[in-house]
Amino acid sequence: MAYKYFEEYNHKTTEKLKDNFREIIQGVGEDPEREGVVKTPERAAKAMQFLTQGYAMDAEKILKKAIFEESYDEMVVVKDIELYSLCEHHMLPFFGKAHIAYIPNGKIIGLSKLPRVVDIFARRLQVQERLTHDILECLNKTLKPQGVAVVIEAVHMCMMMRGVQKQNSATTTSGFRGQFKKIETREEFLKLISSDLR
Ligand SMILES: Nc1nc2c(ncn2[C@@H]2O[C@H](COP(=O)(O)OP(=O)(O)OP(=O)(O)O)[C@@H](O)[C@H]2O)c(=O)[nH]1
Ligand SMILES: [Zn+2]
Repeated sequence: MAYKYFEEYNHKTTEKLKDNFREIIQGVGEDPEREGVVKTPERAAKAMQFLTQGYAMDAEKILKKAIFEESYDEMVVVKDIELYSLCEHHMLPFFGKAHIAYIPNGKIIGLSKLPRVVDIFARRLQVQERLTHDILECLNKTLKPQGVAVVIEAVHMCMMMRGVQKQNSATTTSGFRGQFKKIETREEFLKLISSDLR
């Protein structure tokens, strides 16, 4: 989602996070009064609110704004939806792509709502498995399709910059409901997301 501006900073939250980030800056051995970092607590407080804005959003409510009756009942696939999240263990980024498919059951969803639902659940402290599950269940519950599938491929900074320091290990998670439990439907979806056709 390309937000030009994010104006939803809560003044009280900003002030509280500012104090905490100032402590962190001091805690790592930096001088919080140094010119280059004097405004950093406020910047970081705002960045953190931006990156966790999903907590204040209701995915079902947003999806329900764009559900339309339609008799199309073939697979709909939106692939390569970029996502950025924060791992709940280290609060370091993990990022990659989500691929979503569903088979309508009398109703279709506005296409932009699929990336929106990804962002709503990604902009929280997450693990990749729960992020996959949250997106899947939200679509299943709200749209009640014949089937829904979510695949997420991501790399985790906590495994790259620190810890095991592995630079080339990507993680794939997936979830399938309804028709996607059938092997041939699932295979069609996996084939579609691995093609280079755009
Ligand atoms: N399953 C899962 N694990 C994750 C995710 N993000 C981070 N982790 C892992 O969470 C685990 C936390 O393990 P701990 O042993 O408590 O933390 P740690 O000592 O910092 O672990 P290391 O990263 O191995 O140094 C690590 O194995 C991380 O790789 C995620 O999205 N899903
Ligand atoms: Zn982590």
